[in-house]
Amino acid sequence: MQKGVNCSSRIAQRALFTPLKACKSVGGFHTPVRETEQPSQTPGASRGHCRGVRTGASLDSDRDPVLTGRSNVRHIKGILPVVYKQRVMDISTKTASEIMFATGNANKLREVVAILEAGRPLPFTVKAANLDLPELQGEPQEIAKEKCRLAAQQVGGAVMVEDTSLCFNAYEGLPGPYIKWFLKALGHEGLPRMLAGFDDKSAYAQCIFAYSPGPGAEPQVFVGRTQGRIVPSRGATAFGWDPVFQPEGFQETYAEMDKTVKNTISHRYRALDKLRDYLLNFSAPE
Ligand SMILES: O=c1[nH]c(=O)c2ncn([C@@H]3O[C@H](COP(=O)(O)OP(=O)(O)OP(=O)(O)O)[C@@H](O)[C@H]3O)c2[nH]1
Ligand SMILES: [Mg+2]
Repeated sequence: MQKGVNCSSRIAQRALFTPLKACKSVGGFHTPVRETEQPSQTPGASRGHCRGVRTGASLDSDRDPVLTGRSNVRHIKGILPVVYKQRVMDISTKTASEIMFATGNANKLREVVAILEAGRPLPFTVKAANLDLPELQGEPQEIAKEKCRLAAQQVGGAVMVEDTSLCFNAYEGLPGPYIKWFLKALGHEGLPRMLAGFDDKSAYAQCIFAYSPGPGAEPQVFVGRTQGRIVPSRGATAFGWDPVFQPEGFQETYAEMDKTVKNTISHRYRALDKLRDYLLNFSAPE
């Protein structure tokens, strides 16, 4: 078994119960609030756990001001010849041949668009739904599944979501799915400093896509991993922890390499390619 995947380990529990308590103290599950919107009513939210308190879109440099507007759905180009910056659509426009990609992260969306564009076309239209999905706590696959169930309820149809982890082997897989909060607290300088006392700087980036054909259906998960190591920050700081992750076999960090290269070796590419296979097989004529 891969080292460090199990986030229910004692280390993980010690590190993670603080945010859970913090959430309980504000009334259980915390649904994030966008600057431009009222607090969202996340179906099933009370069943969930919180892995942190996201207080607004302005905290997240991955958030695109366009994506945080009033409407929350738009086409992704590539699957259909529709450009990313094209018109914003209402969620009620979806049809049976559409899949919503639910995320609040504009950088993820850009990569998903690029990866889907570069590969075999899907017999579905994929649209982006800018949902403010809760930051859940638990095993990465369970987080992705529950995120997907919640998204399917909100969208009322076929949906895909993804959840990304950055796992330090010296920490038995942590920060894992909690990397968002570690990055916010420690920044690009602080993440490599976490490993200062360790010889083992190895890490892996993990992306888990979850797909559901609709509310009530059990989501399917697709895991993609890229091995690498944590290095002092190098390259553009536009996307998350890209500057501190150097994939195995490369001299550059994710942030330094060309996007077209990252999108052929990344954790996101590997997971999305599996989902693409699944969708193609699933929908292929007999
Ligand atoms: O350098 C990076 N390269 C990547 O390829 C990448 N993918 C995700 N991330 C960051 O890791 C956390 C995951 O948390 P996460 O999966 O919950 O995402 P999110 O909350 O931003 O969006 P979403 O949950 O609405 O989809 C967030 O801080 C993301 O910005 C990345 N950083
Ligand atoms: Mg998230």
